[in-house]
Amino acid sequence: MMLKVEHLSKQYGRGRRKRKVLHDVNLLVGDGELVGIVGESGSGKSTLARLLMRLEKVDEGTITLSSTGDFYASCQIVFQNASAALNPSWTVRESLMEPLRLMNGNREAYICEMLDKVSLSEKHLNRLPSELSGGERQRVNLLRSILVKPKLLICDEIVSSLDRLIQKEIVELLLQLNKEMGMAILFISHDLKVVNYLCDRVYVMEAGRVVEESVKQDGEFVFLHPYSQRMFE
Ligand SMILES: Nc1ncnc2c1ncn2[C@@H]1O[C@H](COP(=O)(O)OP(=O)(O)OP(=O)(O)O)[C@@H](O)[C@H]1O
Repeated sequence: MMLKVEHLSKQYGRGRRKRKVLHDVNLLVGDGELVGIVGESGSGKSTLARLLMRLEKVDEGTITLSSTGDFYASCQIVFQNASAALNPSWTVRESLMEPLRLMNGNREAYICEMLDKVSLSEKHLNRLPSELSGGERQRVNLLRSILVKPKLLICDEIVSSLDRLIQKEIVELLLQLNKEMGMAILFISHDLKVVNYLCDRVYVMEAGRVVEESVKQDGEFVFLHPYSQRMFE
């Protein structure tokens, strides 16, 4: 098992401005598993992602990552906003070299080999983020996260702002990485089509709660909860 979330709760604000945005969330991601989290805007998906990456403090409950070694090497997160994630004054080369600073051997050759996996090429290496298209930026951002071959990749709305063709490319890449490296993926999205295609198991969130979990059977998710049924209709 890669990731175990138990009884997770989170609130923002104090006193009368207090708002509970996650209520007793429980979830699991197994080794090499493709798991989706879907929910409408405001259901708490991004808050959950931030807690998983320890960017914010947990109020109640626990998050367990079972892995040996460095936490950040075994788990990577990719956020939607690739422009914000990349340093605007660094070239693509510099952005990609940075996570590899501890690597021995020929980093440049490794990067060139991996560029191909996200349909980018060496000609992109000397560019700044501002000289890339949105899709290219997102792919550089994704590549940065997978260079260290994480055991678990958490994706927060990473394809939602991209056109269908690039979405497809990225989803195919994720499936390939899952197959080749056994990388588990927690894919957070409001795009049910993509989740349906990519994931084997899905959690449905409504207003800070996981209201249903479904396992794909014969290529389809079956839902019992009216909220999920409405969402996946
Ligand atoms: N820092 C914060 N302070 C106060 N409230 C917040 C904060 N961050 C998020 N919220 C609130 O928590 C709730 C959940 O937000 P969150 O961003 O996690 O939802 P989401 O499911 O990711 O939505 P979206 O798909 O629109 O990004 C929302 O009602 C939001 O207004």
